[in-house]
Amino acid sequence: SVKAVMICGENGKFSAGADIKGFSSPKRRGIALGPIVSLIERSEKPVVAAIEGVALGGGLEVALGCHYRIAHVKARMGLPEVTIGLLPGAEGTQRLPRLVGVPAALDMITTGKVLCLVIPPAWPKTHEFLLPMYLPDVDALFCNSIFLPPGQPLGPRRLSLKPVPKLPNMEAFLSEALVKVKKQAHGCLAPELCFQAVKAATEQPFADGVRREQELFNVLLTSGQAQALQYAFFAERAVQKWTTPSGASWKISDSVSLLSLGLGTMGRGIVTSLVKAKIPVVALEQDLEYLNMGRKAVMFLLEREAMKMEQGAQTLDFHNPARLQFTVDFDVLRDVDLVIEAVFENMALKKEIFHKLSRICKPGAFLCTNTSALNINEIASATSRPQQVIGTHFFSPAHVMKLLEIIYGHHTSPTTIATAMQLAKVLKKVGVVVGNCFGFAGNRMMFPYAQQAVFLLEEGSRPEAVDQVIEDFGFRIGPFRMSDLAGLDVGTPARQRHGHRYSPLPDLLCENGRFGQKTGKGWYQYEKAGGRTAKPDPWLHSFLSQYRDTHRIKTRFIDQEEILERCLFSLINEGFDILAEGIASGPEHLDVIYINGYGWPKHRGGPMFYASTVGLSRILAKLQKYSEAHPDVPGLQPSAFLKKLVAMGNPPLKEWMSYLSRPNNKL
Ligand SMILES: CC(C)(COP(=O)(O)OP(=O)(O)OC[C@H]1O[C@@H](n2cnc3c(N)ncnc32)[C@H](O)[C@@H]1OP(=O)(O)O)[C@@H](O)C(=O)NCCC(=O)NCCSC(=O)/C=C/CCCCCCCCCCCCC(=O)O
Repeated sequence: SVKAVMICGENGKFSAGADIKGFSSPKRRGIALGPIVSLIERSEKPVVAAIEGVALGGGLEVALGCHYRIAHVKARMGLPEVTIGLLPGAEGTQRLPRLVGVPAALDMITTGKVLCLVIPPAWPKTHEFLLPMYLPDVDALFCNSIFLPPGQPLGPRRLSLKPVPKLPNMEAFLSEALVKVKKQAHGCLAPELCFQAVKAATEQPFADGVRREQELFNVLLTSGQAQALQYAFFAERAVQKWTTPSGASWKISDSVSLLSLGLGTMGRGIVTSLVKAKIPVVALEQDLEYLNMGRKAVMFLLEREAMKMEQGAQTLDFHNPARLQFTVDFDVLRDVDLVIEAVFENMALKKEIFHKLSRICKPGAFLCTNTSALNINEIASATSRPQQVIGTHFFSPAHVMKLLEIIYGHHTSPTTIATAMQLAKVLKKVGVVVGNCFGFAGNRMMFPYAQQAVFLLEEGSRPEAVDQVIEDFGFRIGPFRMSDLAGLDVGTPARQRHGHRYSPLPDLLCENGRFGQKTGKGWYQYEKAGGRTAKPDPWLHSFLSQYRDTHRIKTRFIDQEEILERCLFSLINEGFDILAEGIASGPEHLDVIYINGYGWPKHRGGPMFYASTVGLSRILAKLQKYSEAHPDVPGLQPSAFLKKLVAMGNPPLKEWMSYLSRPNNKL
């Protein structure tokens, strides 16, 4: 008596796909969703997927096995398996190209993008893939009347029986697409294997394509990269759940007003991200000239952001003074609930400003300082309310980068920390709470990495060799290309001394007018000042050999393994010290910081996860070897915490913090 079957989800969601935790559980291995999808498709009764909320991964693959799909206007659909190191392994790589064509399917499957519906006004009522409607209206009657005229055969509705739509230039299209996929993958396997699976759909019958999909899926499942990406998925969510022991909270609502002080590069990005998050913001500068320059730059950024959005400027509403105001009048400070100061990295200037803020702002106002290394306690000491002072380290460009490092000082109150976390959330950033020390967590780990890179040049390597190794590992940009991009005159840590070996190379380059891209010369040469294409520079090579001669350093060949290990293991080593000092609450926090703020390749799971995959004993042995060979080089002496973990038999990452005898955060 059943006429048709409708599959829907509960609580406004169709399905987020397979339980990601299941992929690493031995119990789940061998259970396949594909045969279930096939079974649905073979059904003699029409099956309709009614999609509301999300239909992702295995969830969307179930919908692809149905004979009809209808969707709520606000539905979001995608095959995000690639982002967790897999491919759509329930026959999705074979059905989707048959439904939407190869270009659209390749784009969805290799990027994992999640699509919202953009519904043209004249959308036909019964579209092949999507139909705007409200789910309460979906009932058997609806299914019968719209989709199922009596006697209509189901054969043409079964995607597996359809041919993949042909392209006149399929071969050329696929080779171009492969080049693009490889370029964007930075060493991550999943996008290329997703590509191979879709390609199989264009070359083989459905059943053979499914077999190929399974082979490729199994390669990914056991690749290690899938594990790293799935670890990163859960780490990101866990870190954002960090709460203060007192459970303090604060809400940022429409009635809350924020003020951003300083309209330099960081201030402009911060204002832009506040406007994007629809938070009313006042932008304050100390004089009209800087204000006007800043206003122009912010408006330019906002116009560009608006163009990327569906309803553009209307949605951002940034011409509305209730949303965004520019002023030089410090009196506006009296009414705001939260201030983000983003002036130059200069302690005296910051203290002067915080003294002023503390005098003018209302008693309840929170005072955030955007700094990448300065001491939060010292800044707070200039105020009469150190409990309301907190560090908010934005990453440049602030309206693009996802990380917000949140630094609490000695006196910062739990409510202030909760407020900064809430700020990260409304800005759609990943907020990570860390303790106060020079460089906090992220930059402090970056210092030894950058130092090693320069020492390697002194000893015989070249910028292009070091960058190549780091980029092959998966970073988007190596340390020297990064230094040229940021500018060599922007404080590099390699110039610290503290009684250890110090390399003057960055200073010497600056003395030669080589500040990086902006002067057309740095560690590389560029086509012109401001140019972007880095070319190895014979001048630099001969400068390096003269430098070695002057300092009687014997040039030696440095292999790729040593480059990688000295740069990365010294960074990881610092991470262990940071954990031991209670600056970060756990290894996941450092991993999330590195993935979201420093371009660490996600498929390597973050530096601490990577350390756990390499093996702590190996990292310790290598650090010992390098520190013995270079006793004067800082950053290579193994951390006591690393040694302890190795002595305790290499426990898994999630147990590391239990080996610390004192509480792991200072709250
Ligand atoms: C968009 C989201 C879904 C939601 O985003 P948001 O609202 O911002 O909330 P979050 O904080 O992100 O998430 C809330 C909590 O939910 C957890 N979560 C979310 N998705 C998953 C998931 N897929 N698996 C496990 N947990 C998930 C998240 O961790 C949060 O938890 P907590 O509060 O922190 O504790 C967004 O979350 C999102 O994008 N999620 C990821 C979606 C995704 O990647 N989907 C693809 C998954 S892979 C897949 O589907 C592959 C399928 C092909 C192979 C299938 C083979 C599997 C075998 C199936 C067997 C079937 C037979 C059954 C037999 C049996 O059961 O025994």
